[in-house]
Amino acid sequence: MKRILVMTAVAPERDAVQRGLGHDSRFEFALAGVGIAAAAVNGALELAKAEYDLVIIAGIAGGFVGKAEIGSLVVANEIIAADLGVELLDGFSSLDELGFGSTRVSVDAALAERVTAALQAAGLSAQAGPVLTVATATGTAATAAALAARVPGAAAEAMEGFGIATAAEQRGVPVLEIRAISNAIGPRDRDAWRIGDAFKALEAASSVLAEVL
Ligand SMILES: O=C(O)c1cccc(C(=O)CC[C@H]2O[C@@H](n3cnc4c(=O)[nH]cnc43)[C@H](O)[C@@H]2O)c1
Repeated sequence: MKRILVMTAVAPERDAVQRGLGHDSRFEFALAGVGIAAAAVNGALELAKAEYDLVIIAGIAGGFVGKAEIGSLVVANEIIAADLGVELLDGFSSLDELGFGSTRVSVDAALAERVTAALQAAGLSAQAGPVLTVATATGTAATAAALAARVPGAAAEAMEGFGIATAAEQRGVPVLEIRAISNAIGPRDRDAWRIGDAFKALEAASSVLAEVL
């Protein structure tokens, strides 16, 4: 039997996933905390406790306008630390470009496509696409545009994926990141966040996951 670790930043995200999965002993849960540093540390600690076959990073996220609408789902086909680098007078250089390491963790493309197809077949609004990990949630149109230009096709941003995925990669454990969109990425408008809708989408997606994995 497979052993699957599900990591969410906070408890309400975990609860939404648990409601969707129901009682399925293949899945174990751990909190990552909010942000890339907490996520990396907690991911490494959890992965050291047992041999897992898969890590699922799940939670809410911002969606790039025109790419991922509020209430929809994004399955990462790549996990990218989009602000890990240096700011230049005329742009940005990533750690990769500087020769200091990697800002990308690959996911199993076939798995991401299979999960996306299953979500769509269940009638959910879902797509595969790059999911960015940022240290600072975007709050301006200028930053949203800069990130979209830096990572063509970027669908969503959140704050934990790359941390957990790096820990998983170092242990040779595959990752899946599934995000439910709670808000549009851009000028900060807290009143426009639809966290309840995103939790409902996350729960619905999780009920499909139990069948497809
Ligand atoms: O500003 C607030 O009032 C506020 C209230 C609740 C949550 C937040 C967050 O910033 C949550 C961050 C949390 O959720 C993920 N997330 C959701 N949307 C975004 C986004 O647009 N950009 C980055 N991260 C986002 C993230 O993974 C964190 O775990 C604020």
